[in-house]
Amino acid sequence: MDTIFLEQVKVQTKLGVPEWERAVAQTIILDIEIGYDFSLACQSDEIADTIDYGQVVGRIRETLAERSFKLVEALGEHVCQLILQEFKAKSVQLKVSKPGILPGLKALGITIYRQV
Ligand SMILES: Nc1nc2c(c(=O)[nH]1)N=C([C@H](O)[C@@H](O)CO)CN2
Repeated sequence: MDTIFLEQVKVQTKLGVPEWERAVAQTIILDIEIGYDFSLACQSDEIADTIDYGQVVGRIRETLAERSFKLVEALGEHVCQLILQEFKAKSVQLKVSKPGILPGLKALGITIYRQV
Protein backbone atom coordinates (compact mmCIF):
# COMPACT_ATOMS: atom_id res chain seq x y z
CA MET A 1 0.00 0.00 0.00
CA ASP A 2 1.24 3.49 -0.85
CA THR A 3 1.27 5.91 2.07
CA ILE A 4 1.27 9.65 2.68
CA PHE A 5 2.90 10.61 5.97
CA LEU A 6 2.42 13.71 8.11
CA GLU A 7 4.93 14.01 10.92
CA GLN A 8 4.67 15.98 14.15
CA VAL A 9 1.50 17.86 13.20
CA LYS A 10 0.74 20.35 15.98
CA VAL A 11 -2.98 20.81 16.67
CA GLN A 12 -4.88 22.88 19.24
CA THR A 13 -7.77 21.12 20.96
CA LYS A 14 -9.62 20.69 24.24
CA LEU A 15 -8.72 17.25 25.61
CA GLY A 16 -8.65 15.65 29.03
CA VAL A 17 -10.59 13.60 31.56
CA PRO A 18 -10.95 16.32 34.20
CA GLU A 19 -13.24 19.21 33.27
CA TRP A 20 -10.56 21.81 34.08
CA GLU A 21 -8.28 20.27 31.45
CA ARG A 22 -10.93 20.67 28.78
CA ALA A 23 -11.54 24.32 29.67
CA VAL A 24 -8.60 25.55 27.60
CA ALA A 25 -7.16 24.30 24.32
CA GLN A 26 -3.78 22.53 24.53
CA THR A 27 -1.30 21.46 21.90
CA ILE A 28 -1.28 17.82 20.87
CA ILE A 29 0.96 16.24 18.25
CA LEU A 30 -0.18 13.84 15.53
CA ASP A 31 1.89 11.46 13.42
CA ILE A 32 -0.24 10.15 10.59
CA GLU A 33 0.25 7.55 7.86
CA ILE A 34 -2.51 7.44 5.27
CA GLY A 35 -2.82 4.34 3.10
CA TYR A 36 -3.99 5.10 -0.43
CA ASP A 37 -3.31 3.79 -3.91
CA PHE A 38 -1.81 6.80 -5.64
CA SER A 39 -0.42 4.93 -8.64
CA LEU A 40 -2.82 6.91 -10.85
CA ALA A 41 -1.43 10.21 -9.53
CA CYS A 42 2.11 8.96 -10.23
CA GLN A 43 1.15 8.76 -13.91
CA SER A 44 -1.24 11.72 -14.24
CA ASP A 45 0.67 14.17 -12.01
CA GLU A 46 -2.75 15.53 -10.95
CA ILE A 47 -3.68 16.44 -7.37
CA ALA A 48 -7.24 15.21 -8.07
CA ASP A 49 -5.87 11.64 -8.30
CA THR A 50 -4.50 11.54 -4.79
CA ILE A 51 -5.25 12.81 -1.27
CA ASP A 52 -4.28 16.46 -0.82
CA TYR A 53 -2.32 16.37 2.45
CA GLY A 54 -2.82 20.12 2.96
CA GLN A 55 -6.59 19.56 2.96
CA VAL A 56 -6.21 16.73 5.47
CA VAL A 57 -4.26 18.90 7.93
CA GLY A 58 -6.75 21.76 7.46
CA ARG A 59 -9.77 19.55 8.19
CA ILE A 60 -8.16 17.97 11.24
CA ARG A 61 -7.28 21.38 12.69
CA GLU A 62 -10.76 22.70 11.90
CA THR A 63 -12.65 19.82 13.51
CA LEU A 64 -10.40 19.54 16.58
CA ALA A 65 -10.69 23.28 17.20
CA GLU A 66 -14.47 22.84 17.41
CA ARG A 67 -14.57 19.56 19.36
CA SER A 68 -13.77 18.51 22.89
CA PHE A 69 -12.81 14.98 24.01
CA LYS A 70 -12.16 13.39 27.39
CA LEU A 71 -10.03 10.52 26.07
CA VAL A 72 -7.13 10.57 23.67
CA GLU A 73 -8.54 7.27 22.37
CA ALA A 74 -11.83 8.95 21.34
CA LEU A 75 -9.97 11.80 19.68
CA GLY A 76 -7.84 9.29 17.77
CA GLU A 77 -10.90 7.41 16.52
CA HIS A 78 -12.48 10.68 15.38
CA VAL A 79 -9.40 11.66 13.37
CA CYS A 80 -9.14 8.20 11.77
CA GLN A 81 -12.80 8.20 10.72
CA LEU A 82 -12.51 11.72 9.30
CA ILE A 83 -9.58 10.68 7.08
CA LEU A 84 -11.21 7.42 6.00
CA GLN A 85 -14.64 8.92 5.25
CA GLU A 86 -13.86 12.40 3.90
CA PHE A 87 -10.71 11.53 1.96
CA LYS A 88 -11.54 7.94 0.96
CA ALA A 89 -8.31 6.65 2.46
CA LYS A 90 -7.82 2.88 2.64
CA SER A 91 -6.18 2.92 6.06
CA VAL A 92 -4.90 5.26 8.75
CA GLN A 93 -2.07 4.69 11.22
CA LEU A 94 -2.21 7.44 13.82
CA LYS A 95 -0.12 8.38 16.85
CA VAL A 96 -1.58 10.98 19.20
CA SER A 97 0.91 12.49 21.66
CA LYS A 98 0.09 14.71 24.64
CA PRO A 99 3.33 16.41 25.64
CA GLY A 100 4.10 17.72 29.12
CA ILE A 101 1.22 15.98 30.92
CA LEU A 102 3.06 13.88 33.49
CA PRO A 103 6.35 14.80 35.19
CA GLY A 104 9.36 12.73 34.18
CA LEU A 105 8.29 11.85 30.67
CA LYS A 106 8.36 13.68 27.35
CA ALA A 107 4.98 12.69 25.97
CA LEU A 108 2.30 10.04 26.26
CA GLY A 109 -0.61 8.98 24.13
CA ILE A 110 -1.89 6.29 21.81
CA THR A 111 -1.38 4.67 18.47
CA ILE A 112 -4.39 3.47 16.51
CA TYR A 113 -4.82 1.70 13.17
CA ARG A 114 -8.03 1.66 11.18
CA GLN A 115 -8.79 0.38 7.70
CA VAL A 116 -11.87 0.13 5.51
N1 LIG B 1 -5.92 5.71 28.57
C1 LIG B 1 -6.04 7.01 28.95
N2 LIG B 1 -5.67 7.34 30.19
C2 LIG B 1 -5.80 8.63 30.58
C3 LIG B 1 -6.28 9.62 29.69
C4 LIG B 1 -6.66 9.21 28.38
O1 LIG B 1 -7.09 10.02 27.54
N3 LIG B 1 -6.52 7.91 28.04
N4 LIG B 1 -6.36 10.91 30.11
C5 LIG B 1 -6.03 11.28 31.33
C6 LIG B 1 -6.06 12.70 31.73
O2 LIG B 1 -6.67 13.53 30.74
C7 LIG B 1 -4.61 13.18 31.97
O3 LIG B 1 -3.88 13.13 30.74
C8 LIG B 1 -4.47 14.58 32.50
O4 LIG B 1 -5.20 14.77 33.63
C9 LIG B 1 -5.55 10.32 32.33
N5 LIG B 1 -5.45 8.98 31.84
